[in-house]
Amino acid sequence: MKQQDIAVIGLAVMGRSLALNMADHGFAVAAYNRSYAVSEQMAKNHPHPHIHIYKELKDCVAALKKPRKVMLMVKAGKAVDMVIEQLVDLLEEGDIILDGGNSFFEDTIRREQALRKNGLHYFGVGVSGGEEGARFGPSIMPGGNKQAYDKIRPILETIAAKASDGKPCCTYIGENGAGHYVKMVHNGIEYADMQLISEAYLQLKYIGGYTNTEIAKIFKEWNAGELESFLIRITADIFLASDDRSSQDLLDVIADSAAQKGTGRWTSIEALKQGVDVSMITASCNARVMSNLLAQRHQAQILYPDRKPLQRKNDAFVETVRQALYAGKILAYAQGFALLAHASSQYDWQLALGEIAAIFRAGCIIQARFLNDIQQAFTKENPASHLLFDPFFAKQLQTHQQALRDMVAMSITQGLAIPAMANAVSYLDMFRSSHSGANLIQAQRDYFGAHTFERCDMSGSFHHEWRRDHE
Ligand SMILES: NC(=O)C1=CN([C@@H]2O[C@H](COP(=O)(O)OP(=O)(O)OC[C@H]3O[C@@H](n4cnc5c(N)ncnc54)[C@H](OP(=O)(O)O)[C@@H]3O)[C@@H](O)[C@H]2O)C=CC1
Ligand SMILES: O=C(CO)[C@H](O)[C@H](O)COP(=O)(O)O
Repeated sequence: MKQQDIAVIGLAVMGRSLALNMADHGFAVAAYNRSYAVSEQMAKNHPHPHIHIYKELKDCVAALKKPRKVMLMVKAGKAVDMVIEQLVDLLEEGDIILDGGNSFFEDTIRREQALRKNGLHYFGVGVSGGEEGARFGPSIMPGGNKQAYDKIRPILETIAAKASDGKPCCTYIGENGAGHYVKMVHNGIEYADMQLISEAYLQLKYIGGYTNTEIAKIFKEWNAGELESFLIRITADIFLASDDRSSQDLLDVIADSAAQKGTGRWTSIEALKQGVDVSMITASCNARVMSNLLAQRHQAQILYPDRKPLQRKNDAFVETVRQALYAGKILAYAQGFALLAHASSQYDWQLALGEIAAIFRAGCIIQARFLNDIQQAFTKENPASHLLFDPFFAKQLQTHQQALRDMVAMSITQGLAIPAMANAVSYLDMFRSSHSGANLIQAQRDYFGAHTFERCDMSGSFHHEWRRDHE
């Protein structure tokens, strides 16, 4: 039998879709899933002449061309270690394992180091785009050994989404955990973007008094302008879906409580460790946590009732929400890219921020028209140190920030929960303000703990006997 180009291990929604994507592009794919029933289901529902399914992992690996390429699409965490353990005995020096799941980047660093000792190359490959992206072209973020990358590059670039300029949404990110790090931050931005959109929905519904059908039309119009993105497009569709089990709009019968698998939380924890402010991402994680307290929220609503919707139904109001959302979105992506910039030097990855923005332009969940502008901002000869210093984005925020402030003020007065937008304003004000109040914090620390303080007018550390003045 013809030798296979690559193996895909794990045939749930992502693995199955990626295998079919590879096969559609002419690659011979060896496919394996721990539970054989899942493989059989795939063979029945998605037969493909370029996909060969194996019942045993050893037979799947033995069918591969050398150097063997094995892509894992299994549940992140322990499952990845368990599959690697089985693979190690089946592979030989120079073979390559790619982990396409949402693995934690520190696990990827550990696995890469361990497998290097066996002469195996290990790539942490961020894959974004959900089922549709994996099937027809995801955004791909590979991290691992640079020399070995050339061996997997043809497959990854071929199956990746293509941006409007025809470039594949796949680029070598950096050594060891760099690819999974970038995917983690991508997901952090995804959390903030989704939270901002749901806050704009609340504003249109509970301040504007718009119906789902009207909001769908508004989102469709927004998607024709500077807000154009995958998330705005699918959200417009969501407002129009009707429930199969009742006569209601589907959105209105979906529980007001959202789960999370952990990548947003990892981004937030990592940013705290790095000393980078990603408050909008953290706020979005917390929003999901609070959303889960349904019983408590219902109880609290009796004590602190909702206010009556304001019925501010007019075009000017909708435009204010649109501008607020756009300003919030700029700030969320700016926070994510600031974390990447910091991590780049911290982990010695030399992350090319412009290239990363370029591969986010299509295929992934956070794809958006303005990623073209982010790409340009970071690929200039002298790029700004932070997105908010780039002249294009500075101008955008100068013109849109008032709308963000107005919507935050209006929502707070109305009692609407808008944590992402509120943190967006605070971030902007901390970023731009010459008065952060930290002089007082220095004084307090020195007062209670003799932590010393720095002065504006001379260098060095100083201490004051604060109690002396009050004895
Ligand atoms: N779903 C999505 O939209 C996206 C998912 N991802 C990531 O891609 C990866 C795959 O995701 P998805 O397709 O949703 O599937 P899941 O994350 O639900 O994982 C299911 C797969 O993992 C396998 N698996 C679980 N435990 C083991 C084990 N101990 N040994 C061997 N195989 C095991 C399952 O095999 P079995 O059938 O035998 O249980 C199945 O093939 C995950 O890391 C996910 O986070 C990335 C981007 C988007
Ligand atoms: O990686 C993804 C998209 O890029 C996944 O859809 C991600 O798992 C979604 O995260 P969560 O379940 O925490 O909302």
